[in-house]
Amino acid sequence: MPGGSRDVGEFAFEPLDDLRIVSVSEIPPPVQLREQLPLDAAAQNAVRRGRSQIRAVLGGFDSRLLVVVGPCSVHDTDAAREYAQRLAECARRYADELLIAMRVYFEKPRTTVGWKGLINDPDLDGSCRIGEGLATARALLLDVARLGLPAATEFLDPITPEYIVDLISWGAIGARTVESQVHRQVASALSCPVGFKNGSSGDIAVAVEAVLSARNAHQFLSHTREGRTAIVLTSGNPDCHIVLRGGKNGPNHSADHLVEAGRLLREAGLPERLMVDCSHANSSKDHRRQGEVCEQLAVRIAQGDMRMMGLMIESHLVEGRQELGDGCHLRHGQSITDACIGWEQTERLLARLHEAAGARRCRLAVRSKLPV
Ligand SMILES: O=C[C@H](O)[C@H](O)COP(=O)(O)O
Ligand SMILES: C=C(OP(=O)(O)O)C(=O)O
Repeated sequence: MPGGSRDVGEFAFEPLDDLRIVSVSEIPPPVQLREQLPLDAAAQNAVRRGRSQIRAVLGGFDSRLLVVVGPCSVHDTDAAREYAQRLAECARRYADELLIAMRVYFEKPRTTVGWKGLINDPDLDGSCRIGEGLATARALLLDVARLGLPAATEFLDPITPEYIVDLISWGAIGARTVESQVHRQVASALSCPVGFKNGSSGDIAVAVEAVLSARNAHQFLSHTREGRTAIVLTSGNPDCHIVLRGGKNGPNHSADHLVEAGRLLREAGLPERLMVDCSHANSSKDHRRQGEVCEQLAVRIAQGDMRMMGLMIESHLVEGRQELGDGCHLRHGQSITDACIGWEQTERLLARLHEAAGARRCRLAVRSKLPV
């Protein structure tokens, strides 16, 4: 045969689908998990309060600074609960100037391959018991909400939100998926505010385009809460913004970058309000640099920069990162994905941001002759 292709007779009995599917295992639909782990009144109030306060910060009606802070990923729920308790105390202490939300990240987008997060592989051993992972994630989110702490997470798999979104106050669409229509559609359906990271190349325009897309109504294929395939019609999500996280050409947290991002937002008819991620390419993936980035941003916030409505910091109980290995000998409270700053430095940075946000509020009050 020309081109070396096989004669039809040779593969007449070859199946036409499932050629690469090894197994398919059903898991309970979202409605079942929601019934097993329902929100009590305290958790409901925390999520409602978290979302409405974040919306107010985003809209500029609340002059506080939103700080999304916490582990790169959750792999040990005991350590995450301990972190949440400590952070809830800081959230109360600094509530006059900071609105603190905890990074409770269960889904990790990988550059190539690697552990994909607690929902995908809760036993950290490649067994990928995703049903267990969803239940473990929901149980942790309930405890975080009961502490009165707003939870922030990245939405990666389009099926995951129905299992947990009622417990999320702020969602992220990451640098690797910001250009994906599927993710923009999901964001248009989410009931919480959503931050779109700039692309991993550093392209800010794609994040602005994502905000424009997610603000619109969409119709797309998804699943019902009962697990059936359906067409979903959304009304669009007005509570979206961009997040500057740096890119292949380096950081993008400088004053010039913020001016450029502001220009792109203005030209798109969007409010000039954005979040800056102190980690990822803005710290050149070196957790020790997050402190310097945060300090530079704090200075500009204290000088009255109103573009920055929020900051993101990757932090855990223990500084640095560790290899997952066989998952049996892990140090308590240390990241197994990106390196994080430790708890003591986190407290120092929160105190510094509290001071900076307070200085900004005073400047604004003086400018508009309001009582300080
Ligand atoms: O935030 C976490 C990581 O930066 C992201 O998941 C990519 O990780 P990787 O480049 O190690 O795969
Ligand atoms: C993966 C993350 O970020 P980014 O999409 O910016 O790489 C993250 O915040 O965990």
